Amino acid sequence: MGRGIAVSLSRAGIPVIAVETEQKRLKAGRKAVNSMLTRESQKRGLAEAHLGSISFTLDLRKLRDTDLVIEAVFEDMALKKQIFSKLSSVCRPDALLCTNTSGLNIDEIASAASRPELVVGTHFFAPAHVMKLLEVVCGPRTSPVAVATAMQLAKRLEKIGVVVGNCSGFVGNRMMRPYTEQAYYLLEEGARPEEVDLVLEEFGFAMGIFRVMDLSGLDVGWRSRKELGLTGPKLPPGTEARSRGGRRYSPLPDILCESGRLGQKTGRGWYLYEKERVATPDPWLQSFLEDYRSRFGIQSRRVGQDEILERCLYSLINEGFRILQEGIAASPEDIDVIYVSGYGWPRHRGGPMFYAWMVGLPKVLDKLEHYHRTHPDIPNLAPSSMLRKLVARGSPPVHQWRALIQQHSSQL
Ligand SMILES: CCCCCCCC(=O)CC(=O)SCCNC(=O)CCNC(=O)[C@H](O)C(C)(C)COP(=O)(O)OP(=O)(O)OC[C@H]1O[C@@H](n2cnc3c(N)ncnc32)[C@H](O)[C@@H]1OP(=O)(O)O
Ligand SMILES: NC(=O)C1=CN([C@@H]2O[C@H](COP(=O)(O)OP(=O)(O)OC[C@H]3O[C@@H](n4cnc5c(N)ncnc54)[C@H](O)[C@@H]3O)[C@@H](O)[C@H]2O)C=CC1
Repeated sequence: MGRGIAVSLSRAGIPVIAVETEQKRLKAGRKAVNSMLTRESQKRGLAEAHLGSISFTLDLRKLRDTDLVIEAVFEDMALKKQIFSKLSSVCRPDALLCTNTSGLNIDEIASAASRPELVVGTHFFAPAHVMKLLEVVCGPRTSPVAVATAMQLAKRLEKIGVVVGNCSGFVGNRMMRPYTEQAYYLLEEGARPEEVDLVLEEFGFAMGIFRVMDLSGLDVGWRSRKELGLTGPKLPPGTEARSRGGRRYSPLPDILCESGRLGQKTGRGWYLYEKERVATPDPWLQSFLEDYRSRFGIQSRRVGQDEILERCLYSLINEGFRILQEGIAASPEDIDVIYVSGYGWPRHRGGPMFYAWMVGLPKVLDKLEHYHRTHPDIPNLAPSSMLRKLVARGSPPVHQWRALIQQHSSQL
């Protein structure tokens, strides 16, 4: 992500100092950034003079005069805290310290800084130089000046800034979690990644969810599941493979990561990438899924297209209602903008919350009730109370939902 962020900044004429830990990574990063910038200037006809200069270094102290830092290291809380503590001693006292975490607690990261009021989440979306969204994540101690500066940065980068509250995954990725989980369960039950993706792409998504995961890198989610103790060394010995705290869990993405399949970056993930970005179905995965199902005694079945679409989308939408209920997003329109500009949601369908209203909230509620009855061990399929409330009030149009939601706030 650091590479795409550096390109976005440079394109806006902002000079950048890119910091890495190892010479080898620094060299690879420099090469990738330079080739992105060359393409960029050819495509947009930008003269090099209009690009902000980018220098590359292994020395964090070079950041001492910068106005703003965007941290994009591995998704690991201890590492992020260590970086924010170092940045506090290196950077000017008025420098804004931003984190590109995809879901960690902004306030905990800020606690490691000497100026928590100047710590703000600037969550970019892959590919970072292409996707238009910037989630600006506001912790309980983030100052209005920090939020306003991050929103101004979004504008300068020609991105769409949306201010969101602080909770695990914020808005976009929090909604993506139940969606990806449904996608894994569909594979367990008999579907193939390309079948799920085809249904989502026919709905209008720029990419199906398995292609998106391969693009982002499966290791990001894996690191965050390890942080949460769902897999890895923190998992208590003897934990059942397909259950966590009485809830259904799919270890499929963990198994892929353990075997080095991290997506596009390693040439294999849910798909095979023989040509850099061309996803082809992988026969290995097909036989792996068959072995997995027989190991756990799962009777494979043909999963219909309607079921694929409803389970993926309605679980995502249901989480959107919870987010509104808790005041993590300021409005349903904010959620819709996040999905259209950050996740390739089909523009003509208006965004997930508007789509739910178009489908009919009573239908969404009925379907969620049905799927929750069929899968009682998946608690996030239980319809949210906000959805129930809206249906009880006759499903008012989206612009009237604001009256029923909590004021925008941080929940951590
Ligand atoms: C459970 C939680 C786990 C969380 C994990 C962490 C994730 C996060 O925190 C948040 C995220 O980032 S989630 C991912 C969000 N991104 C998406 O959903 C992408 C959806 N795809 C798209 O919008 C278009 O297909 C896309 C824009 C990619 C391509 O569109 P087109 O095909 O119309 O455009 P092109 O003209 O061919 O390309 C435009 C630029 O995009 C580059 N590109 C295309 N495919 C790519 C790919 N597969 N991988 C990387 N870059 C890609 C393409 O090179 C071009 O860039 P430039 O050549 O530099 O202009
Ligand atoms: N991959 C994605 O789609 C997205 C990732 N993010 C977030 O961005 C961050 C980075 O993720 P990716 O770019 O996917 O990971 P990555 O593994 O591709 O890159 C992380 C980079 O951080 C560098 N690094 C590690 N420790 C460092 C240190 N102490 N100082 C300087 N550099 C250091 C590594 O050498 C590596 O190049 C994570 O917090 C992730 O959650 C956010 C949005 C989307």
